Amino acid sequence: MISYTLLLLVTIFFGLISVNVGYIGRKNYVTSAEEKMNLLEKDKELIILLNSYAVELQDKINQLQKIANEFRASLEEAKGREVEYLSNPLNSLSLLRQMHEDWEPVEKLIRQPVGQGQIASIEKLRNDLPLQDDLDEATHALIRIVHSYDLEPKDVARGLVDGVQYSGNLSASDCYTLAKSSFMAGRYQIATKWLRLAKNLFNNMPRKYNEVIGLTNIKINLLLARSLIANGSLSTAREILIKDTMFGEAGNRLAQHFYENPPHPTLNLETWESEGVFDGLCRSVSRRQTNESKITRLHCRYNTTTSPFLKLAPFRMEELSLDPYIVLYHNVLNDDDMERLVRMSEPFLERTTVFRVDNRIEQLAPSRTADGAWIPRKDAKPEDRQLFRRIRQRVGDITGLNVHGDRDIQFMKYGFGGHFEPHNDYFDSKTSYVETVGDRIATVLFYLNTVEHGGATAFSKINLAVPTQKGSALFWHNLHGESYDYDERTFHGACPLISGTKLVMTRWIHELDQMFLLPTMLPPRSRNFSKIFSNKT
Ligand SMILES: O=C(O)CCC(=O)C(=O)O
Ligand SMILES: [Fe+2]
Repeated sequence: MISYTLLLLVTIFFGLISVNVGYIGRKNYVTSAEEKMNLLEKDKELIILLNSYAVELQDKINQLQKIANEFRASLEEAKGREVEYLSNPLNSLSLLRQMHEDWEPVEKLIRQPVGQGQIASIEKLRNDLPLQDDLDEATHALIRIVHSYDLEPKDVARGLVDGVQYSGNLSASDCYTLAKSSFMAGRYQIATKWLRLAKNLFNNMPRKYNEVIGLTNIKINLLLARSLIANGSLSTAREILIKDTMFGEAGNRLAQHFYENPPHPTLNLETWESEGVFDGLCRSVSRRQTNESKITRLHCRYNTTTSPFLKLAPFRMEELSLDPYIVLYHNVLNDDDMERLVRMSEPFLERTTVFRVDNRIEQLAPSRTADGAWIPRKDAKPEDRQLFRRIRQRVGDITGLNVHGDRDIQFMKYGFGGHFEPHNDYFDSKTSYVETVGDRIATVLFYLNTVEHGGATAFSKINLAVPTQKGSALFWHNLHGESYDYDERTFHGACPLISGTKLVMTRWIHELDQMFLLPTMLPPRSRNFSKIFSNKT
């Protein structure tokens, strides 16, 4: 009992505060450019091995063919005049000798294994290739992009993503994989679209290639029929199955069977309640070149007032919303600062997880897909600490709030499809962390790079989308200024990233640090928490 309570407390504390514990050692092929490069290198290596195996095999084939031709030559000579041929003592000896002596080495040659070295190397390399989880992550990321940006599979398959033409296209197997996951998630309409594409692409591929890879027309037709039926198109599904030579008339019964046994979604890709609004906001500022005109700016001015320092070095600020107050400060960090932050975080990046209220464990969740690291580390170099002191000072200057210690600072890196489902940054729960420092009164989100496509921060309850801008910091209060009640309008999330990576650093500012600055500290301390546990970061 004691140990369970202890374990629970430890889990809750570390669970809520440092969410990015698990999945140590697993590579992240989605966020890490380095891992993707490694993968490309391995792909090259494997192709070289396959080619060298094929050359070795071809050598052996050539050798065997030469021997066969040689043997055949004597037979050709004897053809039609066998008696005469064999009456010649030279030919008789030759035949006897060959039959007695030559077949054994030939058999030996046939049995000799080919390309063992290459096979062993391929096997070794394969141990280090992406696993099903990795593929799932990439598949779900692409499904998320298609869903959030309302894209058509046929466009995506030929590289046209949200108005941008990328090089490259999807294969029949890629489309089939996307269809399978969509089907498992209960998204039958989109699964149908992926399968129709898979079918077309499949028919354009060499048959032999498809046979080896394992994708078959039957597989595609079966899933297509099931998706169509789940989507209400029983007759079309029936037609497809009957047309398939494998089923013929039995297709009727099969379609009926699928109809009577509808699929149950087994994959949770989680979509949020305000999905429509949030996705719409994400779409409105998805591309960098169109961002400038889309974002609503109320005021753009220099902040020279919150602290005496700003009189000397004012920050250009854009007030994006007055109530709740949300402001974007420009050029808060310089290139050196940002490079240092990236450098010190990279080695410690791990997948961000969320703490689940229901089973109280840290787990990967489709609602949050990024890598994260809590910084600064305990053993950070003095010059790194110095940078955090400067940042702390700057945050204090621009926000006018007390910023104590270097705690609750998270570096995050998103890869393609990486997103953070809308949430509020406050915990609204009674945890030992909240007891110690209070709730997160405000948030400062630093953009450490400019994303070309996707990845904006969107506030769905106030219709605001903010594209990333390198060096800028987005600031907002999570609690109402007067009452200190939670401000639900600060509900926000990170739109799925479409290309490249997105780097941010979040600095949360705490209630209890404002103790001597804000006299009305009592209400939040006495509030009834609506949740005992939370699934926040
Ligand atoms: O990455 C973003 O745009 C938002 C991040 C965020 O909401 C958070 O870290 O709490
Ligand atoms: Fe947040």
